[in-house]
Amino acid sequence: MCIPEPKTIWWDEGLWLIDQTQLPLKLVPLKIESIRQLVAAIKSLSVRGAPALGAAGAYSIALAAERSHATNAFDMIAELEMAADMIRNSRPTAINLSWGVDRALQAARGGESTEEIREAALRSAEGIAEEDIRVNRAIGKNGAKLLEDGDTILTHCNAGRLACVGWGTALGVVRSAVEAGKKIEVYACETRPLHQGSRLTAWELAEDKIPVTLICESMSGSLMRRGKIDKVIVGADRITRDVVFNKIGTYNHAVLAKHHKIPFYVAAPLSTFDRIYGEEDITIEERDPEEICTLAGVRLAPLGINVYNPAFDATPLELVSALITEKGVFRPPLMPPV
Ligand SMILES: CSC[C@@H](O)[C@@H](O)C(=O)COP(=O)(O)O
Repeated sequence: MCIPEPKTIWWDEGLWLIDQTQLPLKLVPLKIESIRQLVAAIKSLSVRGAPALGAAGAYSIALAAERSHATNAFDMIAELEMAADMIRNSRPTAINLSWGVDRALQAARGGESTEEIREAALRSAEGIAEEDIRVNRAIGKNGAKLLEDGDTILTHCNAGRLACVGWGTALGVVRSAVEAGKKIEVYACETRPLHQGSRLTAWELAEDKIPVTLICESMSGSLMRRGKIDKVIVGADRITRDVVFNKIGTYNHAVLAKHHKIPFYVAAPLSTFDRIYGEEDITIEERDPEEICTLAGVRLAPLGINVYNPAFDATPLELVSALITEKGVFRPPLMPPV
């Protein structure tokens, strides 16, 4: 089975992305004209998922350079640094966002004229985008060896091609296993409150004709108890020395998987590893209460109710059976080399 590879974010005389807020009803490209618009697109999750945010971060520097009216390299770099700060601060948890920004900014700093800076920033961003697909293919290949023909996988949120430039991390593993001829089925958790599972994962897998069944996340324990799940595979927003940060609800699945002796795998590129900080140093993004209080414009909760709406949770590494990376599979406490 050969699966096509459309991109989530790309440059074509300007920056484009698939507007993920429109899925699954509409697959529409969105042209990004300014850093302010890109910040809004990141905050509203038009572009989301750690590796896609990495590419968005890098392209933000190319965009800022393209839009700059600076007449000398010094002023242009100062403008790029301001854009970089705005982008880095737009979502705090996924490490790839600042990783992409910093890589492109570093490349831009090597330019001696405004033209060289523009070229270097765009070259760096295009390189990161291409590298993302190569890396995800390698993650897929490494992870596919852990899946057996006939396996049923549980996944949470969307760690598919929409969360990356292409192919996907957790869903990349599924895709690679299917490409290798294995029959794999997936349970996709809807992923409250923003439904990346039902809107994106279910859509992606259905597009690829990979059998997918949508569930609410509260159903995973019951399915595990009944022997319906062989493995759990999720992506990650940041992996520190002690925990995996991923979409809120991931920790629940990890605890349940441990209890039911089901392997719990995390698939992520090396760019998602944070070699400096630990759990206590990382800010978990808290989002607008309205995301929980309303659904498609319908009010689901009393006005003024207290709400707790973190976007991510932390899963201790002792609950993780293996980290699947482009450099191989690592069983914690073993970590991939820098
Ligand atoms: C390969 S994507 C890994 C993670 O970024 C993904 O699982 C996730 O939690 C995304 O959250 P989101 O809030 O949609 O950006």
